[in-house]
Amino acid sequence: MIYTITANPAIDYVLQMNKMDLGAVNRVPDAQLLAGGKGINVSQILNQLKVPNTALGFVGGEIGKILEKQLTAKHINDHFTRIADQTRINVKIKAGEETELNAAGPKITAAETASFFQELAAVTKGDVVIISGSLPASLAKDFYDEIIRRVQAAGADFAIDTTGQQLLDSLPLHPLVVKPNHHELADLFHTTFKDEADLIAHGQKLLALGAQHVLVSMAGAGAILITPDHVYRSLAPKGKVKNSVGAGDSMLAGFVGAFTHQQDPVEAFQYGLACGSATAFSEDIAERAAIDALLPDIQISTIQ
Ligand SMILES: Nc1ncnc2c1ncn2[C@@H]1O[C@H](COP(=O)(O)OP(=O)(O)O)[C@@H](O)[C@H]1O
Ligand SMILES: O=P(O)(O)OC[C@H]1O[C@](O)(COP(=O)(O)O)[C@@H](O)[C@@H]1O
Repeated sequence: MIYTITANPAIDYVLQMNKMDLGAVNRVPDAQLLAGGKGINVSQILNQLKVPNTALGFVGGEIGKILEKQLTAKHINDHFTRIADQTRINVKIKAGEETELNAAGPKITAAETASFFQELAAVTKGDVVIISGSLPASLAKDFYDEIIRRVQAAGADFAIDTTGQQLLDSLPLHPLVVKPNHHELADLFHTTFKDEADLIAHGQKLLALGAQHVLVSMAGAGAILITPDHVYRSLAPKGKVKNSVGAGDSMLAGFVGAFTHQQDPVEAFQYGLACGSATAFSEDIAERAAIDALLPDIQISTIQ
């Protein structure tokens, strides 16, 4: 079983417009409310790949009810902890380029946190727990550390998609995979990359610090996979980008979903790329047919 954790899910309010003028009234021809939150996106792709999974996290209030309805409609096996405060709304403005406004999230009480840990107690040996996204400001800074401690005590593996110090702190605990995008990787080391070799050298530092696999995504330029034995590269397949929100989550889901099936990092990389790009080419998180259509187009080369 794979468990996804979305401590701070959202309703994504996606506004499509030709251009936006700051400080003026803008009319928005196309607006949608979508279930958001990185772990939820991961669960959506795992469902498409028919990989059994359970989604954990916190949900509450009227916005939470909208989210719950969407989770039901998407057949997500949801064991979210219900909370008194309101799930957040994140605003995604697509006006040529994409601007994202991600809110801080709800207040979560000690009793609600304890209920979450009761749900997490279902994790057993051989499971993989995927931890994704930001923490609501009210949760303890070491919330993810506590999850990892419990998951490892149960004999399960974990993957983590977070940034900054939280990501660095998780590395000595040997995550199955970490998936920074190239900007996040550069920010981790307070640098900008001179070239691809420089990027790979920094990705390899995450491996040296403890990650089992490092997946560095580069949006339309594809991705690099670093394993203890090799470095692999693939361009992204070509297509018309409709919505790149959730592309990174989809890539992580494809990688972990395929890896738990065959333990083959190259095949997992291929699925990761197909899922990431299929989501970029879809209005919402990708469906199976779009993923399958891209799989034969993924060309992976061994570069080290
Ligand atoms: N414009 C795009 N064209 C094709 N594939 C894309 C595009 N944007 C994202 N992808 C796919 O999704 C993966 C993850 O995207 P990326 O934007 O790097 O992640 P994140 O959402 O975490 O920033 C990429 O490696 C690629 O496979
Ligand atoms: O938890 P965070 O970092 O605030 O991110 C939440 C946002 O991430 C998303 O899951 C999208 O993630 P990516 O585009 O980075 O893959 C949105 O659906 C959601 O609004």
